[in-house]
Amino acid sequence: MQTVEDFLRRKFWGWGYQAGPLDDTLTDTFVDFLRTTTGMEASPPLALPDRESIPLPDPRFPLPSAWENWITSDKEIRLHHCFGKSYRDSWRCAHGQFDNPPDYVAFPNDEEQLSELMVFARNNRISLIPYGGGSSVVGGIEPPKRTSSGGVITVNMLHFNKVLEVDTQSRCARIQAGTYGPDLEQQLKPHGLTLRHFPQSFEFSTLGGWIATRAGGHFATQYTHIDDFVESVRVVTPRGVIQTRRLPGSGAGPSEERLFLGSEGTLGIITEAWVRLQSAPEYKASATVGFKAFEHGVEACRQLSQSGLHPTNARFIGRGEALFMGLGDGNLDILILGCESSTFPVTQKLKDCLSIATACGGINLSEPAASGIDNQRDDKADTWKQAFITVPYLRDELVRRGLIVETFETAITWDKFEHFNARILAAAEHAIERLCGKGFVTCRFTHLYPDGPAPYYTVMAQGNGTDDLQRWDEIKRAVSDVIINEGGTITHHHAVGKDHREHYLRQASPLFISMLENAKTSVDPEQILNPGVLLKSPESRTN
Ligand SMILES: Cc1cc2nc3c(=O)[nH]c(=O)nc-3n(C[C@H](O)[C@H](O)[C@H](O)COP(=O)(O)OP(=O)(O)OC[C@H]3O[C@@H](n4cnc5c(N)ncnc54)[C@H](O)[C@@H]3O)c2cc1C
Repeated sequence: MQTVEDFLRRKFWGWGYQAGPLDDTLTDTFVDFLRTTTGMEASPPLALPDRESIPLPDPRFPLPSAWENWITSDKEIRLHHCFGKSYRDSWRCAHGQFDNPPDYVAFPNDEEQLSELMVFARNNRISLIPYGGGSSVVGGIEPPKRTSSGGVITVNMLHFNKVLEVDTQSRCARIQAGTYGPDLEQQLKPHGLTLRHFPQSFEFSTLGGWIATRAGGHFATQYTHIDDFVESVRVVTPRGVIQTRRLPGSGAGPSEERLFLGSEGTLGIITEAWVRLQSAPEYKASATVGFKAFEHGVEACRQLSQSGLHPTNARFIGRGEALFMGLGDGNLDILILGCESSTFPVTQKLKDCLSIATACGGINLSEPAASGIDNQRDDKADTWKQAFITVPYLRDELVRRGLIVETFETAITWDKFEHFNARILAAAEHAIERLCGKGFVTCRFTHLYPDGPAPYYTVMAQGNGTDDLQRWDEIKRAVSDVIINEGGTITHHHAVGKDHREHYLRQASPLFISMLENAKTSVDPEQILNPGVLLKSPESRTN
């Protein structure tokens, strides 16, 4: 189970452990590949931030001395809690801009300590930032600006790390919110059960973070969002504890736990949840299909999503991204198909999925055996999986070498997709060309619903090491405006945080936002919880 020592083995300036899976050769190869394919030039890497030479401002207020064994102002720990893991975060780390740390970091051991912290924060107007794994990519755990807050304590939920109860009859478990993905699965394994919620950030994110952000796992159809698995939640708020009832379903008014799904630390600190589990899959099979025309792949995805076959994986990757992921030569859009089951062989199901894909113009690129035998994996699915793990490490290295690398994501109904996608790509390409000269944007689908896909875009562009954040902000604004104006959502699974707040407030109806602000005021009257995330801080609401 993750300890504070494990936590400190991670980089304070980027993704993952200090001893990650990347070596410089891999980065150099990728940089060479980028140069030859796109003309983008990397600079020599910036030196890694040196913890000793980074100045940190002193804490602005004293704490009760009895708390010293669970709250700290230790420099290294505060450095780890300055940023999440977006491009903006990675860039500021690479450039040593650690000027806005929390004053303290708390590691509460139980709900009593959490409640004490809330009383202290209410009495002293201190902001509290709930913190799971810190993998937010939307400014969700970044302290408010020092000028706009009296003081900040980041609340790291690391010690809430246990599976407390397993109800094998109903196939559910009561799990503490600070439990990291691998620890959660390890504790469920002896029961033969799994949550099967695998976001790309699985290794470094927690159940509480997933619930607070409505995270999406990597399975492409059916159970995708953590929402589907949450049976009930327990939340400590500044006004007391809310425990929702365990029910398989209920029609009794608006759902209580739904209000906390996606609340992003603004309504309370989730301490535990009952979640629905599944049996581990016994049967697996995967295959890869190539498309000469992007729109044929889109049509295959639409038909698959409405077929009732529910492939576990149906990852459609545009040819540009496929090329960079090592999947082919850039002439085909790639669809990776996978079927899994704990009870039934899936060979026939995969064949049926393949029939749909090939009838839409797809070319089956798998060895014949891969589409015919249970538990046979297609090697392209493995290439994809490996890239999925390595890419976040690579991103930090590319940022240190002066390149702009970031993703954005959304969802839209099938009827609008073609126009929507074209408008997004045009806006991104135009902004990249105007601001950076060289660069590109690629598209893939992360999730398929019967009524529409969740497209995910990756931008890589030439940086100059000086005003890259402003240039990225302009690119991001251009695409976000299109997303909102064309009827999409500002986020399908990355959450709102501070970065998407402006567009979220344009997406949601004003009356709903007013209801949400009132809900916040009733549980958090002094507005101590994560100010500026999701909703505007009270002082700026009239602007
Ligand atoms: C490389 C990478 C890959 C990613 N892949 C995915 C992906 O596949 N799918 C996906 O959905 N997201 C993904 N993300 C985004 C991120 O991992 C998710 O938003 C994740 O759910 C955050 O979990 P966390 O535990 O790290 O939370 P944090 O980053 O610590 O916090 C996120 C938000 O939740 C709040 N919060 C955290 N814990 C609690 C709690 N116990 N109670 C109340 N509020 C809380 C925080 O205040 C903050 O607002 C990815 C991020 C990175 C860097």
